Amino acid sequence: MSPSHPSGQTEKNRSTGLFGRLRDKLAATQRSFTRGLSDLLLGNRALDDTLFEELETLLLSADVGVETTRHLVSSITDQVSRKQLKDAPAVYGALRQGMLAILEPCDRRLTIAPERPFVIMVVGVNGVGKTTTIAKLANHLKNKGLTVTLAAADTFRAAAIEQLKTWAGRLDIPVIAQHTGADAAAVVHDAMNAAVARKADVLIVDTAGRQHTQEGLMDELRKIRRVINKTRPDAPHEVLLVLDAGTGQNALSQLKHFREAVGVTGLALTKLDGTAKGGILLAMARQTGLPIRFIGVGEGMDDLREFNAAEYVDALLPAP
Ligand SMILES: Nc1nc2c(ncn2[C@@H]2O[C@H](COP(=O)(O)OP(=O)(O)OP(=O)(O)O)[C@@H](O)[C@H]2O)c(=O)[nH]1
Repeated sequence: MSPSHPSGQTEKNRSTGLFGRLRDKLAATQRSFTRGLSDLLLGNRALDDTLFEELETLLLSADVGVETTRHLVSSITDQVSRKQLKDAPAVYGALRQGMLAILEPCDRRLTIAPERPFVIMVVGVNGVGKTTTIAKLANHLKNKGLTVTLAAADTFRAAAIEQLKTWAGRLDIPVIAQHTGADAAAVVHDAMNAAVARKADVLIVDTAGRQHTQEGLMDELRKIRRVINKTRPDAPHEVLLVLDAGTGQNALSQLKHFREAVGVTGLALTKLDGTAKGGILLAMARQTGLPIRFIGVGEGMDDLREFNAAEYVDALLPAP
């Protein structure tokens, strides 16, 4: 293969640079999906029904989902019957293009617009990695030279406020909090005023991931959104939904609920390092079209990456 790659990366970068590192992080998906694809498409296999059945099985096992898998495979088999693809490496190329076409529309970075404070409301069910993602995001923004304030509006779960305070302490970032059980909307009201008074660049609002009932949770989130909006009519500027990639297709049903209640504008997919379901991003992208802002690939502060479609596809696919 020539040293230059369709995505503009050199072969060296693919194995040792950004691609290499993301590949390492996606170890579980690599072990099953990527290795399986390598056996299937990088040898001298004939383009027969068995190959396409195995391709379908591999895509499904990586949680690409039934509809998206069908879309990808039927586009490839159509090209094969039109004699546009003659061998397995050509199918590899078509698969890469098909994946890129799905993911690229969702490759839209979170840009911090000039409005101050830029308000990011973070939502998601308990345990998905919401608090950790907020800490990583705050660190990411701080490293860009922005001043960040946090609002501890998950007043339902006892440890949530302490957890956020601990992160804020480590990052040397102010956090606006009250006690467990306090009115979340009141915390957000205080935080909005504090962020304005401090001239903070960004306010990140942590919210509850659980209430006594699902409807109770959605009501609270709607109320928080209204309080933010009352102080700044253009805010929140981003409603970021955090989803655990390991929950696979279930993440899609979570998205539906949050989207209906508070109008999600961006996604963060966490725990991609610990799951073989790295294909869920394709199902997400095709079914929702929402921007995938970040991916979480570990517990460290630097393990939140801005999503890049080409980088992700090349980390999923075996190196040709
Ligand atoms: N391996 C891995 N672990 C992660 C990632 N993101 C978060 N975690 C871990 O997931 C666990 C839950 O994270 P939290 O941030 O506490 O989750 P939460 O959504 O705030 O959940 P609650 O605190 O229960 O509301 C923690 O042990 C995190 O370290 C990730 O990208 N990869």
